[in-house]
Amino acid sequence: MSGISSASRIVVKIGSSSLTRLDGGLDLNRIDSVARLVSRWRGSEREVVIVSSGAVAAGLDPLGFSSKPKDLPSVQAAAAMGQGLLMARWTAAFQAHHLDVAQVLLTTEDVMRRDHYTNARAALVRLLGLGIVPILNENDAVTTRELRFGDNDRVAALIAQMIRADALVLLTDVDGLYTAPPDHPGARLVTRVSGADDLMSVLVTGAGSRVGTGGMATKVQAAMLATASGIGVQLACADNLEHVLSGECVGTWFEPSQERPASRRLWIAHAAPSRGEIVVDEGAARAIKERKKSLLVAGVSSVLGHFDAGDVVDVACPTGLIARGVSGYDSDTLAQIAGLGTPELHSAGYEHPRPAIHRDDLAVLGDAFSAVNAD
Ligand SMILES: Nc1ncnc2c1ncn2[C@@H]1O[C@H](COP(=O)(O)OP(=O)(O)O)[C@@H](O)[C@H]1O
Ligand SMILES: N[C@@H](CCC(=O)OP(=O)(O)O)C(=O)O
Repeated sequence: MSGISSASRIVVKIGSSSLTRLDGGLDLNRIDSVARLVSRWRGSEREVVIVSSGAVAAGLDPLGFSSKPKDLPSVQAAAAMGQGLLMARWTAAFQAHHLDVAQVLLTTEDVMRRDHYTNARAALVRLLGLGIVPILNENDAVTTRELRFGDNDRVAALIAQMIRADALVLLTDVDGLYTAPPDHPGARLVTRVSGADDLMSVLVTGAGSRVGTGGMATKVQAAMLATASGIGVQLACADNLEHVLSGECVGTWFEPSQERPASRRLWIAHAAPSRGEIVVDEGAARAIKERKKSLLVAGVSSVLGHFDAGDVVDVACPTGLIARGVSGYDSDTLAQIAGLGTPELHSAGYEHPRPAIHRDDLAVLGDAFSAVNAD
């Protein structure tokens, strides 16, 4: 059995490739069948958030585009057109099972800024409490090239973290993760991923289907992001949703880590944008990693970039990135006092010197983080 059978709150993400027909239009039967199966699984006790791609794909035909346009304004126009059609169908499909849905369109700001993050979480949790099925997508019609998620796999993982879901289901057009793109001779299905090591010999490509966005690469990154937060991920073909929701191990199961870090640490590690870098010496790196201590100013070797006190920054040692945290000082000040011990800080006029990063504001990054953030 997979972790889905014991879950009470799940996020189900369904990709464009599974929501559109070969001729380009929305696959209405697919939406109906997902709504039917999800409603049945949900019953009266469980909670589901759906992350639905497909807005751009749904808008192509009505706008007379024969394929996904390359320029952003046309993509935005297709998304604006398609999102309404998509929601109309999800609404009707769930209504057939006496469930109401609500549309939530996100921008990166809603996840990157802490106040927006807690605000979005409050809205989602309230919707779930009201017995509604939130249907999420990126707000593609208004996002800029620089400030867009670009892929809903990552959105789904961040949302699963945000609402502390028990499991994440990623539905796509192939059976799961293969050792190489499925059209490669000899590619085999990987049924279980227990950690980053299991991905060493797996070849994924970013190129997806005709309408899909990130290919398998974004799904694997999203799965690693979720599992690092203690959320198990079932990656499966949308055709197999019934089996997935029955708890059968179809597709690829990404095992969750045993830890479930606090929500604030998850936000620091995965959602917040990094504004700069604090380079620390090896003693400080050990104190942070092994003894879970605060980063003291004495352990700071140098400072890169320009940031304010309260910004999230990377923490690196000579061997690489080790943590992320909220800086207690702005970059100019920290660069001036870097390396000073407490007595020297007192002499420099800091009566009660703060740590460079307090341990409550530090997220130590594991191997999964590197897999998640690899390009
Ligand atoms: N190692 C791999 N295993 C499985 N699929 C892969 C792999 N590498 C690349 N792919 C491709 O990723 C595609 C799924 O990604 P995508 O088209 O973006 O789907 P979606 O629209 O569901 O998000 C598959 O159709 C497959 O061709
Ligand atoms: N937000 C976009 C989909 C982005 C995306 O991640 O697509 P996909 O790879 O099909 O899940 C849309 O609704 O068209």
